[in-house]
Amino acid sequence: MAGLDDVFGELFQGVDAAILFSPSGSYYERCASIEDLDLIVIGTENTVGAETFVELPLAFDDIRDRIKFGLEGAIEQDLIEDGDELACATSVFSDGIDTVSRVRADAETRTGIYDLFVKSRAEPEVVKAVLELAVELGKKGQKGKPVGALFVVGDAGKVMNKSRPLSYNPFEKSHVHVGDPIVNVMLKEFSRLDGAFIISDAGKIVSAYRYLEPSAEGVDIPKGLGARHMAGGAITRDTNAITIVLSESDGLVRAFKAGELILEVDPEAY
Ligand SMILES: Nc1ncnc2c1ncn2[C@@H]1O[C@H](COP(=O)(O)OP(=O)(O)OP(=O)(O)O)[C@@H](O)[C@H]1O
Ligand SMILES: [Mn+2]
Repeated sequence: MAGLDDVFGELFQGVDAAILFSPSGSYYERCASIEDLDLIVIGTENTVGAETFVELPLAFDDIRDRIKFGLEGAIEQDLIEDGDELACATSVFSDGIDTVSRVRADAETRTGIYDLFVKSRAEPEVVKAVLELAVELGKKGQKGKPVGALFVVGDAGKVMNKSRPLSYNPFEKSHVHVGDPIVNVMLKEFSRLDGAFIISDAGKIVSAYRYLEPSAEGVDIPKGLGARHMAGGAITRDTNAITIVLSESDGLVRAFKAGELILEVDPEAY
């Protein structure tokens, strides 16, 4: 007579690798002791000291995003390849791992999120800090009201050349960096103001209040998005910057690189 093991067991029969999303230490140890198993850990931090690890920029509440972006990172790092069958173990309803999904790696549905972090001019930590800031700002708004914001990250010299000041730059003579708690408070305060924030590769706030003037010719951003997103998308084609845009009207955070929309997340999900 067949048991549930036989039926659910098919989920991980003949897989090329097992992928654990943010496992606990003991869970990881148990899997690591299985012979001949290719094991990959994916998460925002390698808390279990896994040998093979892929870093996620965000925890991704949506399980499909989590797996999709995680597998994309694993493909980029040559840990898995197109067509590999994978048992992805993750938590959905609890803190511990409670779900296994069988997924086939698909190199074609590449979103470019790995390029955003790893292959940008700006340091990955800087991109991550700005993304977190935008998500936080989107969640809380400014004194309870929704706010929009546009952060241009990296290649600041060129970005400055393709923009002009809307008002005096409050960061003119300062040497402050993103990720600094006090700076995050300042950036949130200034997000009420018009224009864009310009941030250097290393995370220095170069300017606030910048009006971007990229050439928008041929830039293809989703219909319905306005001037902030158009300028935010276009400047990434004219320069090697990436942009992170918080929409005041739909509340989503989007990232652009090389003129393309790469990432769209709902801050409420984090
Ligand atoms: N070229 C630009 N450079 C910098 N900031 C801009 C630019 N164009 C618009 N903005 C900023 O974006 C704000 C919102 O503009 P708009 O509503 O057209 O954009 P949007 O893409 O619809 O964004 P949202 O979804 O937040 O409404 C403006 O008030 C301005 O502060
Ligand atoms: Mn608008």
